[in-house]
Amino acid sequence: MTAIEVTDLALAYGELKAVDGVSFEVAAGEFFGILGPNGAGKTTTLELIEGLRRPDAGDIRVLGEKPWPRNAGLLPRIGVQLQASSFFERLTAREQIHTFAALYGVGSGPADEWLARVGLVDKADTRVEDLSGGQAQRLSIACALVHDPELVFLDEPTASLDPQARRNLWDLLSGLNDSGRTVVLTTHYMDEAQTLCDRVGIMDHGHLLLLDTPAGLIESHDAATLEDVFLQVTGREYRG
Ligand SMILES: Nc1ncnc2c1ncn2[C@@H]1O[C@H](COP(=O)(O)OP(=O)(O)OP(=O)(O)O)[C@@H](O)[C@H]1O
Repeated sequence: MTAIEVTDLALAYGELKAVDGVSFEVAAGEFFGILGPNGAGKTTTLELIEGLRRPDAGDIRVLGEKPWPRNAGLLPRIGVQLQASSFFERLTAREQIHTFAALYGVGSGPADEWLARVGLVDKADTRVEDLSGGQAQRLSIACALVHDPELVFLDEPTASLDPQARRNLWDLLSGLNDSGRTVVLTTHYMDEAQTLCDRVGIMDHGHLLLLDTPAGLIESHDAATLEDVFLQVTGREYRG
């Protein structure tokens, strides 16, 4: 079964073609990574698939449905990690995730469980604005998963995490995928993509340049690591 089908997707911000003719499919149960330098169009692509933006052109199917216009039937089936800045203000970590759980009609049991799974029991009574960057990030991931969605979107989930939290999160994310969920993430960490992803797409300047398994990309580019492939195809100059 296909979880995501994207065909000739395009979105421009004024003159800037952020996403320009992107097509790919993600199979149900797949762990899929989108890689690319700053400004490549990764976040915009995710937001289009999540139904947060309207494409200029192209077709998107998520779990067989169109995400735009806003599709209320899809929302309980997908989990979207929001930026920590979109937390409800002045709530504690526990109140935050309980609020998310309530919005999805989920009980407080799963909310407390998720707080524990991302290692935030000690911070349950801390207000969200007093969490560290990494703690806030882990809370945002727990909030995205509290309703047990079958398809999960994570935008740079391990950015600003320490090595301990990163490795713990890798275990958690592979666990999610082992239990059958489809996971789509963006990352700047090539070791993360190589470890977690079944397939990765490399984007730059709004285009999808390559799409294959990490091992397939390394082999076809005669490279030692995924990072070598990435630098071969996207170059070394600063972006965005
Ligand atoms: N709301 C917006 N209005 C105008 N331009 C935008 C907007 N959002 C993104 N852009 C531009 O569109 C391009 C693609 O941005 P996008 O955030 O999708 O890239 P990205 O690959 O996620 O980058 P990063 O790795 O830095 O997060 C960039 O040039 C960015 O400056």
